[in-house]
Amino acid sequence: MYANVVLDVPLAKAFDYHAPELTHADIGRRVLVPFGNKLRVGLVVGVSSQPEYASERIKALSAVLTDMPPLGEDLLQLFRFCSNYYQHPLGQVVFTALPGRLRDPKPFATRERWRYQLQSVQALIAQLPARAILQHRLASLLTEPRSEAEIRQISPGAWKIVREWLAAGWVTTVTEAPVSVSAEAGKPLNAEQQAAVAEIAAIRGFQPFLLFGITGSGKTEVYLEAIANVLRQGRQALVLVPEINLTPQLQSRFAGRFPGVNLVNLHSSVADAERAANWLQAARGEAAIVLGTRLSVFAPMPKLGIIVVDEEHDSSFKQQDGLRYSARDLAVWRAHQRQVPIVLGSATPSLESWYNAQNGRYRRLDLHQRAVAGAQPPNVRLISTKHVELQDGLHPFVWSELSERLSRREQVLVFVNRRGYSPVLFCGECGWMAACTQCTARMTVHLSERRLRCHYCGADSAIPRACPGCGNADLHPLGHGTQRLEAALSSRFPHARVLRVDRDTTRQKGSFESALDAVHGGKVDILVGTQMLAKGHDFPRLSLVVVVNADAGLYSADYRAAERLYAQLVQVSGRAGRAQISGDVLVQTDFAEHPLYAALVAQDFPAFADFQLADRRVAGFPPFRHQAVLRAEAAKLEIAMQFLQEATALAPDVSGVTIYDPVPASLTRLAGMERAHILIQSASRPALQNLLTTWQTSLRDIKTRQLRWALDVDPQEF
Ligand SMILES: Nc1ncnc2c1ncn2[C@@H]1O[C@H](COP(=O)(O)OP(=O)(O)OP(=O)(O)O)[C@@H](O)[C@H]1O
Ligand SMILES: [Zn+2]
Repeated sequence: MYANVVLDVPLAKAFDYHAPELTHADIGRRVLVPFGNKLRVGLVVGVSSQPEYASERIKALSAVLTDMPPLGEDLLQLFRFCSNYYQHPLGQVVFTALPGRLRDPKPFATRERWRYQLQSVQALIAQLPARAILQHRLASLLTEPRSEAEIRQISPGAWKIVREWLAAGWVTTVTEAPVSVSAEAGKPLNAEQQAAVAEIAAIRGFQPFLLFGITGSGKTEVYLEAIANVLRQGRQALVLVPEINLTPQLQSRFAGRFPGVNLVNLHSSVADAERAANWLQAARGEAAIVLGTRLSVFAPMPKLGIIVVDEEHDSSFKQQDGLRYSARDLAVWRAHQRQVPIVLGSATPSLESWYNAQNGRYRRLDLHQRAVAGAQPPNVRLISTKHVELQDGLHPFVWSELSERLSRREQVLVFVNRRGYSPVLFCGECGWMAACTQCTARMTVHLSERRLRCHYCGADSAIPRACPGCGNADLHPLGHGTQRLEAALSSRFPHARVLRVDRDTTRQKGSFESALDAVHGGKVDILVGTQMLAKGHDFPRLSLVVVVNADAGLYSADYRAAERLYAQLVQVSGRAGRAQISGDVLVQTDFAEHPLYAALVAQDFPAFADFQLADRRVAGFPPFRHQAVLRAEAAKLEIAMQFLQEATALAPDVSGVTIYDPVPASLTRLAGMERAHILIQSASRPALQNLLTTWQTSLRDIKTRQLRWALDVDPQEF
């Protein structure tokens, strides 16, 4: 027999190894194989009696790893789909999906979570001598599934007896941990929530739902109830959340709703060994709920019953390097494959999902009201900054509102849109600005540490004493970052407790959590922060949100910028007035007449989505067209551009697909590399896929030195 094995190498093909003992039951197993001059971990994707190439050159397989059950056919199908769709070698898909620890040749030792139970109680008891007291005690214990630990508790010799019974076939192993879900633990749902839960529960088979609910409308409670229904049937639930949202708050809500249910986390900050152990629990069907970020879409779940994607519009579901997959889109594919319902939740759905709901592919479930009794949606007002002299970046009216809230002992949040709004060092004499030498980006001023930092590549240098251009010693930061606002707020309100939350203040592990605790504990009056604060948090005493410089997103070259800006503003507005205190949001802007702001003030996402979709239809952008981008980066822009020219010449001619000219990326230099790309667009997904598949093979043949390229299907950024 020959094993067809994929490896973590950038080659599209699989490799044959001689493996006389292997059977079809070994498909999906990890194996050790010689490759080059070392042993590597591979995955068996096929077993056959005929190798693809002449058999004398074929090496023998070194070992079969049996430390985990073979991956199921459904998962292998998912990998194949992912490899074809995202134009990425199958081996690299597999080894992106597996937890890091399982890519290691060392076998993975897990504390077994098997449970043991008697096959037939009567038959055994009939054979046991009456004086075998320990055996009798064990027999009655094992009428229910028991863990090794429970067995060992009985007596030191108990485990040995169970092992003998196991060998004799008296005892069997049971993998499932029993699941119990109490019926009453949840909150009483309001009518809209109940209707949503009922619609989801009525589905047998595949159905995508778009749960469209304003912030604070109780979407999470709907997920929890829908999941409870699935757990009661003994099935598993997969919950995907954006990177930033996997907060202790959310975890404890799940744990609180399902005490005694085995809930495991899968995301990159879980330590390697623990992640692999959690993954195996999912694979064995022991983990009832898998909660994780985008990677968990690949978790093996034999008893999958439902998938939930929270904040489905969030851009962190798309991986931006290596295997550039969208976990949300794969989740929908997987729900279809496994014939289970999927719930995509958001207050500001992606335009793709909104469009799918309009054309009937998804079913929309709406939550219009805030869930907490008496809580009202925030009142959003625009503060025009045109022809107004700002004081430390804030409008005089904003200053007076702030001081009023503080005198009422309410919390306020000053939200700074970081994108395009970091303070840069500027010389008023000659116009010099501190720029990163590695990127086409300005350095950001970090006053308290007296450093300049590039937010793209992390380059870091001291603030110069004088302007390198003209020698002027009077250099000023331009723009208002979080640090400058923090300083201005502290000096205006010396008695207020100001807390800044951004990437700098939360670098240390646990510091973000302790900041959140301080806010909840009422130890903070003024919060100053970036998008880290925008999502998912409940700040009950917060009554005012001030948004500073949101305008950058209005006129961006990126057609998705408006969608992102709107989502972010809704999220941050949603932090105000979640409980009994009513909430106000003040948005400072130079463009008070812009339709995006009109929709925001009216809290009318459907209106926003409709005009955006109309624009996209006219302009021929997604979801009306499908896109892919061929990206190239090299030390010199000419090298990248030249590769793209060559690539264009090799592109097959597929009707209905447009290939645009190579262009430098908007952020051309990043971390010392210069980047350019080609946009490929089509109204037909199959035509686009066809072209990419053929094109990719010829791209691999182009001789490239010191150049990296990648295809990005359904790109989110340009
Ligand atoms: N039926 C209900 N009765 C009372 N309180 C509820 C109910 N449903 C949810 N809540 C409470 O309302 C608040 C908001 O609910 P939840 O966090 O589920 O909303 P959400 O829509 O997920 O919010 P967001 O998207 O803004 O994070 C929470 O404090 C939650 O405990
Ligand atoms: Zn840089």
